Amino acid sequence: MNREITIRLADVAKSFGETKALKKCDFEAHAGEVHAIVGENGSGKSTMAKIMSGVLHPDSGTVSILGEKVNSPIDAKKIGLTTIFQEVLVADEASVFENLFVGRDGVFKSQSGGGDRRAEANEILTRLVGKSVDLDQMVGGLPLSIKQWIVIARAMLRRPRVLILDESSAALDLDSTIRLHEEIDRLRREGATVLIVTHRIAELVRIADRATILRDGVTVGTLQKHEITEENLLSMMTPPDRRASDVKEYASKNRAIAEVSVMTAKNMVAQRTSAPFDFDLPKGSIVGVAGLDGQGQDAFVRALVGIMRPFGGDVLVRSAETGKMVEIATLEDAASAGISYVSGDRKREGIFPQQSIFENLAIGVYRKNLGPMGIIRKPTLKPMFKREVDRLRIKIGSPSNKITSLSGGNQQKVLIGRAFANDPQVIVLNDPARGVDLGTKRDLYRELRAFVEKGGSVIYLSSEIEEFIGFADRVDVFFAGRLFRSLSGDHIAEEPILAAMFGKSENASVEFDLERSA
Ligand SMILES: Nc1ncnc2c1ncn2[C@@H]1O[C@H](COP(=O)(O)OP(=O)(O)OP(=O)(O)O)[C@@H](O)[C@H]1O
Repeated sequence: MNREITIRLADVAKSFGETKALKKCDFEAHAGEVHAIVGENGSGKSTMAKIMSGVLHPDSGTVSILGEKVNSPIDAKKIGLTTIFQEVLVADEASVFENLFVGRDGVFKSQSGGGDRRAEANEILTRLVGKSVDLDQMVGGLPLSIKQWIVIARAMLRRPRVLILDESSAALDLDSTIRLHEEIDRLRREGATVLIVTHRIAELVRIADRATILRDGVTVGTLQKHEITEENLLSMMTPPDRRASDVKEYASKNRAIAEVSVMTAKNMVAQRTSAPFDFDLPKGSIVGVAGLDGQGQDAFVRALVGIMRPFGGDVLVRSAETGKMVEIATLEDAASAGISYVSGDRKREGIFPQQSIFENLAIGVYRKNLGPMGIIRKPTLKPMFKREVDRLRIKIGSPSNKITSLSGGNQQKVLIGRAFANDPQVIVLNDPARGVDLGTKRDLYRELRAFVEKGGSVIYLSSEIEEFIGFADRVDVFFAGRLFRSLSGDHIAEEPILAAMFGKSENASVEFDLERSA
């Protein structure tokens, strides 16, 4: 293996006002390796990625990338470092081709003359997306998943010597993640250094050659491939006083599923042309919802909470007061029937960026706590706020700071706290653990398990199969726009879930090899 050191950070520190994002960060990466950077939300990973990319300057310490100092993103680009940040950055009013080559010389000339660049762009997009994409269409009208691929393809087309992916796969489904891994592997074989910042442990176990762990702004160590396990990562990421003793205490105990339905959907049509199906949520259970991108599961959960109308069918929920089933047609119906919703797409349907952390968490309970003349009774909300911040270990400064001052994962925790704060009877979560660290995921599972033990009910959509195993009481897998198969008991395992995701019969083995990108 090529052992040339391509990145070296020594004793790097960086503060934002009072917040010490990095206190003592030491790091080394080689050519030809995939190196994961792991740590709790707010431990300093993005800050580290931004320093390496020249976006931020360290307060002290030294940084060397391919033997050079990087003072700006332009410097970084010149020496062959490319970063894919968490946000999907595309120009909506430009074509796919222009987006792919933006900032590169002669883009317009080569577009009119056809040529190698178009062929190259076609080839990489087809590999990444899994089908060809029209290079001349405007990006604005494309779905978010294709926009994300354009950002990734743009980085790959630069043939970087160092590529940093900061949570770039957080929203990708399994099939897409495998295609991304193949591209990463290609770069590794060409001798590039690939750094991945991710909370998806199954993913990094599969692909990383080494992993460096940050805790509270300090590098605590680097694991070799054979040492990268969930338990090792968790124990290095988490301070000793917070390590859970019984890690699976949230587990589904193979409980009998109750007969009483708290929510049902009849003759549901999730996508315009798909077949109708029925769904029920038994009281006191956790039902997982799975599917590859675009199979109708996302539309389904959004219809359940009234964010969008389904193409057919009705959603009913049992009223906590009367015991009768009532219809859900809007988000307001859902809220007044005691249904809370947590979206993983916090930018589009979650946070109020101009509001404080306190307001973002407490917003749903405002109405119930209005005093005379509509004034918010803040003191009555404070204990609730503190309870949610403590139990989800949300890392905040002052509650009155804007929510956007928090790290991505901590913003997501605020949304989860909001769902619990509403004191709901049903919580519907749509890929809630995106960008949330491993310790917090476990805390979330534990809280949800406690919630159903007390009679609540949960619908949990995830793009990561691993999330369901040992946690969900039932997993409903979507394929071709409809609920394709419900799995329970021992069938809640990787193989049967995967088979159903690909629309295969229960006993068929899945053709592609999960390890092929390792
Ligand atoms: N521009 C900024 N202004 C103020 N504080 C900031 C800023 N950027 C980061 N921080 C703070 O620095 C700390 C480290 O944040 P960073 O985004 O590096 O964490 P992270 O490990 O990437 O977290 P996550 O896993 O949630 O993305 C956090 O406490 C965060 O609130």
